[in-house]
Amino acid sequence: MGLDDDGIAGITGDRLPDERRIEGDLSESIRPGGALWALASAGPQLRESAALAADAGLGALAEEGRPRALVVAGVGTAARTGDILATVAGPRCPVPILGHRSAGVPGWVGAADVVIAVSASGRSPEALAAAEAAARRGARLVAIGAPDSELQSLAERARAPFVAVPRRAPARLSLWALTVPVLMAARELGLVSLVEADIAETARRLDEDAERCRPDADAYVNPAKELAMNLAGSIPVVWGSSPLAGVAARRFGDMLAANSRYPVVSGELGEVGRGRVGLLDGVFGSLAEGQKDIFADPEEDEDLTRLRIVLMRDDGLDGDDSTPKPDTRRADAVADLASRRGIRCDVIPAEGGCALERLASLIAVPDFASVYLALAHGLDPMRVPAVSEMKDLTLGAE
Ligand SMILES: O=P(O)(O)OC[C@H]1O[C@@H](O)[C@@H](O)[C@@H](O)[C@@H]1O
Repeated sequence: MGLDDDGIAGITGDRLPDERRIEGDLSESIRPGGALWALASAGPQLRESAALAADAGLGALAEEGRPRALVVAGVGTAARTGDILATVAGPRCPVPILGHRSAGVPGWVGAADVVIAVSASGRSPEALAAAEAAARRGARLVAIGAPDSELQSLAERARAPFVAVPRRAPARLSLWALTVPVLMAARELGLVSLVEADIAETARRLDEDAERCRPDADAYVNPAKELAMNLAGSIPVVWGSSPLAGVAARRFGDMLAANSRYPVVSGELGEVGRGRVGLLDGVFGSLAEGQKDIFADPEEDEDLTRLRIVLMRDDGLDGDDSTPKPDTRRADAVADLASRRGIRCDVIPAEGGCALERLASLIAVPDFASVYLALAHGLDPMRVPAVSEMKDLTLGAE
């Protein structure tokens, strides 16, 4: 498809996935600025951002002590950083951490609270309005985003710390660069314990996963290519077995939608058991798998769209008595339910010695898989015409 009368420009791609497309020449994606290049820079992003945040004067935040509440304001990937902070801080966090995804800040925010406004471009109306509202109400403000942006000017006018995160790729490919300053601001406020070794270990794991997922590693040794081809042609259902794994599951949902353009169901198993698990008995679940009609056309059977489960499994940290161990019974039950119905299931286990590293271990390979799945369909993961058109059509709506 190319340009048509409705102005749908630049939509390329093939309905059928072809593994050869991810075994061949991927130079477009690995050149600087390309999607695979950006994902491979996750570890360096994390280290660079930690250094930038350390120099941004975040210490001033601590002067007025612990806040009443912390609001992380932004949209899209910027908002996911708030979910990451909440899960890394864990259930024992002494103050509420709230993600705010619409313009401004909640009505109750005042001088006792802290607002972190995040925007990769430094110009999302939601983050700008939040920073403005926070300053007006006398809340402590931190802003994180592109250098020389409107967000930076706003932060400077409000005399608030600003962490300038270089913009080298779209927001969704800059998750780690945006997340670390949010975590470090919360650390200054005493809301999260994150030692330097945690940051170093997480960066090292991201480096190692990038190495395993590198473009010239074939599918049989590359877990991201394998996951991409397992999901190809299916409706992915991504479920996380704990709050932490639930954040990773929703992140995979973001990436599969934006990069691979797949519809996806994602969330935490805690709520799944209350109804969503019913999907397994539906048109794309057991009804597709159970079509064993001997008169059926085998080709038609091949064509049926099926669910494919990705179970992100977090068994908790050995030796950590400060947080309750995640209940793994639901993960076992879902795997069992799927196998009884013939629905295939990929399990990704969380690994690592701290919450941040465990989260990274659930995000890195799926991030790469979303790009490989796009490439297998001949889609350009960097250009999402529908998102650009949506922005054009709603310009000035806020
Ligand atoms: O982080 P900023 O630049 O505010 O963008 C926020 C979000 O905007 C949306 O339109 C998309 O482009 C998302 O991928 C992005 O995360």
